[in-house]
Amino acid sequence: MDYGQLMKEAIEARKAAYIPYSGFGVGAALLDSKGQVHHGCNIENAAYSPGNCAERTAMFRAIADGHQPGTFQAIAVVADTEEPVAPCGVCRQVLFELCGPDMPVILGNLKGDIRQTTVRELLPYAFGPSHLEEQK
Ligand SMILES: O=c1ccn([C@H]2C[C@H](O)[C@@H](CO)O2)c(=O)[nH]1
Ligand SMILES: [Zn+2]
Repeated sequence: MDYGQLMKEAIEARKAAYIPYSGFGVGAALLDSKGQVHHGCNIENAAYSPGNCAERTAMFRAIADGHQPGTFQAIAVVADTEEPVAPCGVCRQVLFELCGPDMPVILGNLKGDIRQTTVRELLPYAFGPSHLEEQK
């Protein structure tokens, strides 16, 4: 699947966003090793902090369905922003752990602007599982 198609999946995923507080809908589409796509949307909460971003919804959904960390091919993220939307810091940390530094991250907006980056570019000098191994 090409990244344009993956972005279309993210746009579809965004339609399910539960956003009564911010009104800011985000969609994500995570491509697994078999070419299947896992949708994520942001899901907000009246207590605010329990809310979840679209990117983590997609990753957690795929992991919960039995896909192994480090086996994903790419993720596309989209929002109705002037510039292609960028994942928050928490999602960058989870992307690093579950998708690895080299995975492509495709950022988009509803105007059709697309930017391609990687997890490493989004989170340089990342803290990760290897740092905990040093303590064993
Ligand atoms: O990359 C992003 C940035 C923000 N949000 C969500 C969190 C919150 O529900 C709303 C406003 O921050 O957008 C995402 O899902 N992904
Ligand atoms: Zn996030």
